[in-house]
Amino acid sequence: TALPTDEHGDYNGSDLIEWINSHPEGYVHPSLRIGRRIPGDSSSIIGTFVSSAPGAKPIEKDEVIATIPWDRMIGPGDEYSPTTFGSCQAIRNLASELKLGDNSQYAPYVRYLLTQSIEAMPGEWSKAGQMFLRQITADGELPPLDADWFEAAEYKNVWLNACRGSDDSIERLAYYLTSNRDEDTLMIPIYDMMNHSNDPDKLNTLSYKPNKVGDSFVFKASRRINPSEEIFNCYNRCHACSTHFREECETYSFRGTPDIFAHYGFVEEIPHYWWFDRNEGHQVTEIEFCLEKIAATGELSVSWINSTPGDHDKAFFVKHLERLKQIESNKEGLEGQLVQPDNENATSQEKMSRLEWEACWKYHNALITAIDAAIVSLNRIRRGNATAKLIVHDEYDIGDEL
Ligand SMILES: C[S@@+](CC[C@H](N)C(=O)[O-])C[C@H]1O[C@@H](n2cnc3c(N)ncnc32)[C@H](O)[C@@H]1O
Repeated sequence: TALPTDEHGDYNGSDLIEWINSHPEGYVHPSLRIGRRIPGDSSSIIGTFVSSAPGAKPIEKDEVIATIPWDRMIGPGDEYSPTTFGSCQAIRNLASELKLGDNSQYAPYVRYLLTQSIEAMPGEWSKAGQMFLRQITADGELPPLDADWFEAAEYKNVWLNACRGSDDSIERLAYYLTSNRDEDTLMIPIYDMMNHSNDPDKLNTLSYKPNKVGDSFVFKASRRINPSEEIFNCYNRCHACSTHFREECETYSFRGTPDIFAHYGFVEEIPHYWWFDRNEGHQVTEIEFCLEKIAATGELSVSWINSTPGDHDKAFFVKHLERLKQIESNKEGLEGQLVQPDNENATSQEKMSRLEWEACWKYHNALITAIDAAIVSLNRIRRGNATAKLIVHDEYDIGDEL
C-alpha cells in the first residue's frame, strides 16, 4: 500500500494520525504536521512540526501533543516495566509485526517502518567506512572508543547471541529500528518521528512513559510552539551538560555527542557534550566538557566537567588536532581511494558510500571544532585571561541508563 503524501509528495503521516485518533484513548494535536523540514526536498529529513497552514494554532505550553494508547505501541507486551531499558521480546515482537506487513494490526506504523533504511547506522557501514572512522579516531584514542558499534559487534552480541535472533534482513531491520527509534523498550508511533535537539531554545517537549502495562504514552509541549516551528525530542536527555533540564528529568543518559553519532549516525548541532579518555600507560584520565555557542557573539564556550585538564591533557588535544588536520589535507586523495564512484553500481566492502564519507567528515569537523575550542579555553585559563568554567556533579546527581 502506498504511503499518504502531502502536496509536495512527502509522507505526511495522515494514516498514522487517523489510526491513533480512531482509538478511544488516542489523541494527536490538530496542529501537528508530519513532513520534511524542507517540503519537497528529498534530501531533507522527515520530522514533526507545528502546521503553518492558514488557521493552524500554536501548541501551547503544557498542551498534550499526542497520547499514544498502549495497544498502538509495539513493545515487550506483559514483560513491560518502566525501569527496563532493553528487551529481546520487544525486538522479536517488532520483527513479527514487520513480517506481517499489511496484515499487522499495526499496519499504518509498520508500513512506514518498512520504508526505513539502516545504511546510515555506523554498524551497517562498509568495511572501508568503518576503517576510515577508525583512522579519524586514531584506533580508539578518540571517542567513541568502543568499536562495538561500528563493527556491528553490538548487533551480534545483543541480537544474535543474547536474544538468539536470526540474521535475516527483517530481524536486522527490527534490531536497528529499536536502536534508532525506541524509547527504552517501546516503539511509539508519531513520538518516534521527532528529531533530536539539545539546544534549550529548540527543545520543546517533555514525555511521560507508561507506569505499567496498559497505560498510554504521552508527550507535551514544554513551551509554546509556534506555527512552522519544528517539534523536537532530546535523545540523550539529562546528560552531564543538560543542567537546565535536571528538574524535568524522567530518564537520564550518559550519551554525549560521540555516542549520538555512534548510535544514530548523525552529528548533533551545538550544544555538545564531549568526553575523552586519555590513556597513559595503565592510567586513564577522563576529560569531559560542554561546548556551547554564545548566542550574542557566536563564540564557542567550553565548560569543564569536574576538573580543568592539565598540561598532558592539552598536549593530547594538540597532538590530535594536528593529526586530524593532516588527514584533512589529503581529503581529495582519500576520496579517490575510498569512495564508491557515483557511476559504479557494484557495492564493495573496499569502498564506502558517499553517505558514509560525508558522515565521517561531519564527525571529523565536529572533533576539530571541539578540540580547538578546548585548547583555546585552556590557553586562556593558563594566561589568566579567563577563569575556568567548571561544572561539578556529585556522584549521585546522575541516574542510571542501563
Ligand atoms: C527517531 S528517528 C526521527 C525521525 C526520522 N527523521 C524519520 O524520518 O522517521 C531518528 C533518526 O532521525 C534522524 N535525526 C534525528 N535528529 C536528527 C538531527 N538533529 N540531525 C540529523 N538527523 C537527525 C537520524 O537519522 C536518526 O537516526
